[in-house]
Amino acid sequence: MEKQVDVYLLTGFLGSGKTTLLRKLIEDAEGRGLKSAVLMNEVGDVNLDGFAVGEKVPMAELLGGCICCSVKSDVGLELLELIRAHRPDAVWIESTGVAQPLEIIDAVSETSLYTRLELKGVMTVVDARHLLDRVRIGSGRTFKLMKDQIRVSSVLILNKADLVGAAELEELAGWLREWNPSAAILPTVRCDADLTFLREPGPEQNRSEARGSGNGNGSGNGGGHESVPHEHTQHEHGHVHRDHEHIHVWTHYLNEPLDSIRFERFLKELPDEVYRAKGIVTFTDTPSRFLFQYAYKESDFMRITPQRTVHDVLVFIGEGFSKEELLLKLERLREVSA
Ligand SMILES: Nc1nc2c(ncn2[C@@H]2O[C@H](COP(=O)(O)OP(=O)(O)OP(=O)(O)O)[C@@H](O)[C@H]2O)c(=O)[nH]1
Repeated sequence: MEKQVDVYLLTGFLGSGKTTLLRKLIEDAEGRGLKSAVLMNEVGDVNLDGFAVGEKVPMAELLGGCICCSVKSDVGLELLELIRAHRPDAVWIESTGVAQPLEIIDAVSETSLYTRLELKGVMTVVDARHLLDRVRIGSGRTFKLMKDQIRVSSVLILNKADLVGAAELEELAGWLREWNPSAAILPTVRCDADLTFLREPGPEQNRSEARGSGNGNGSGNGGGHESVPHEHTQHEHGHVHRDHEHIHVWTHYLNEPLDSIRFERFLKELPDEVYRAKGIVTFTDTPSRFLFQYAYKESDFMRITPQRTVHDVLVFIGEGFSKEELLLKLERLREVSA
């Protein structure tokens, strides 16, 4: 009989830490002798997260649209092909930071008609500091989208705990419990969670023990390996889509290297309307190329050695930012870099 493939959905707002979590999950699965495959979706038309994951793991990419809308019909197809081509034990689906998980859950359930798979869980990564700011504002489409991603989750990774105080973290855990009383809540830094909740309960372990085992701090109430309740798949697409179409992406290719100090300053001064930026850059002052990440006012750089041809590129994602303004700043940056 065909072996069953366990499918997990990773969701969470832009830059919350999904790829960071994905790397840990793949490593954990590898440690258990399980083969992973990844279905990756990005709103932009370049897959930069692929670099962060590494090139050993089979990966299918859905680019240029949000997984839950424009490319939704491809999700099932890609998933099926990925499974048939690589026979993995687990497939991790990383959705864009603006996806409504219900659509993807729908597509995955549909695929289970064609191959033996089970949607084992929906993991939502929450950026603690970002959510706190949204709670303080108390309204808005991004806040609503974040709450929707939290509500369908079976495991909530309350990430970037290093960027808020202990009392704030406690407050956030309270909000998460209120919006989703049945999910486990795992506060983390760099998604460093105890992943034992992914293991099926062994013969010596009863189900209730396994449910609580992923927590580590006592604030969650388990359920990480449970299937997503079926009623989650009932919804109207038109209604769902409106929630994230306010998010825009701008992809800009670079033809020459930049000055690293000035580029870092450029990132620091990005307008509030840019929630997320990432890309590949070459600098005038060092021979390496870098994958950079910018999420909610913080940036970091990772040295990369691409095995295939990749272009220097910048991707900006946000709400109502001016491309012209960014272009102007980049041109000034180029002039001083040249
Ligand atoms: N300070 C801090 N930064 C973190 C933490 N976790 C992740 N980051 C950083 O946040 C940035 C975004 O992380 P990713 O894992 O790429 O986020 P993502 O959700 O995959 O992003 P998108 O796919 O663009 O939505 C990176 O620069 C990470 O290094 C954390 O716990 N604390």
